[in-house]
Amino acid sequence: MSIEVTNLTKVYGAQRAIDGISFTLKKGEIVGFLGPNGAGKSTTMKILTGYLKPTEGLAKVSDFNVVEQPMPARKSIGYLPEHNPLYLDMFVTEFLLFSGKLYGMSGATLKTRVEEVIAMCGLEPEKKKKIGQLSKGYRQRVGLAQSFLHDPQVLILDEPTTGLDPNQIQEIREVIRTAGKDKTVLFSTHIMQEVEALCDRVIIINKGKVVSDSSLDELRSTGNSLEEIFKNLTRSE
Ligand SMILES: Nc1ncnc2c1ncn2[C@@H]1O[C@H](COP(=O)(O)OP(=O)(O)OP(=O)(O)O)[C@@H](O)[C@H]1O
Repeated sequence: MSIEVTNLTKVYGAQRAIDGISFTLKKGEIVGFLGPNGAGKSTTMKILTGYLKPTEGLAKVSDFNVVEQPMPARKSIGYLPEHNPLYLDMFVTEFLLFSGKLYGMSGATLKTRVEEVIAMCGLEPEKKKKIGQLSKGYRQRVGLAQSFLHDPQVLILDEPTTGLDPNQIQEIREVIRTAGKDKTVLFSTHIMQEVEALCDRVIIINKGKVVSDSSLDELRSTGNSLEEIFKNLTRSE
């Protein structure tokens, strides 16, 4: 399994941000992770990427336990956090070269890879600018390029298209589709069309619990739209 989550729980003070969730992603699957604000999507992703420790339960990425084997687990992950921190004073190419070095890459291999991810993410026209001068969509492309740098097997993308205009959304989706071809991708979003455009499967969480885990085909066969299904499963009484 590329991602394996078993009875995962995270408690902040008195609040159970996630409450015994379980799911798996097979190699090569693209899965949408849906849930209303505060459902626990980012918390789950932060545990998978090693930024948070779970209170209980098990999380594995590429068969590595993220708590006990954090380094090999992290090496196999490309992560785009929700509020992606970027160095605004750095030039695009400079930033990617710097990030590659943090992954232990160097020399000609690093330079070639940086050019590859720049091309993959459509950053060629902007690569000589400072990140602070870029539009939101291009900044997001820099974040994606950074997450692809070490050619990870698993991509974990937290709301990659939030705050972008419709054209940029379309373009970022294309980047994810192309980059995700031979990878396992878990991404969170609030945009249902995104799920329909990109995913094989959808996991919906609400108040820290998995309330649905089905293929898009299974959901379509209910005769309801994804919006209706989402609303019914996450309505707060
Ligand atoms: N550091 C923290 N301390 C206390 N509570 C937190 C912390 N981080 C998250 N929470 C709470 O945990 C719950 C889950 O938050 P999380 O950010 O995982 O949700 P989300 O599904 O990603 O939401 P959104 O769609 O708004 O990004 C929320 O109620 C949130 O307030």
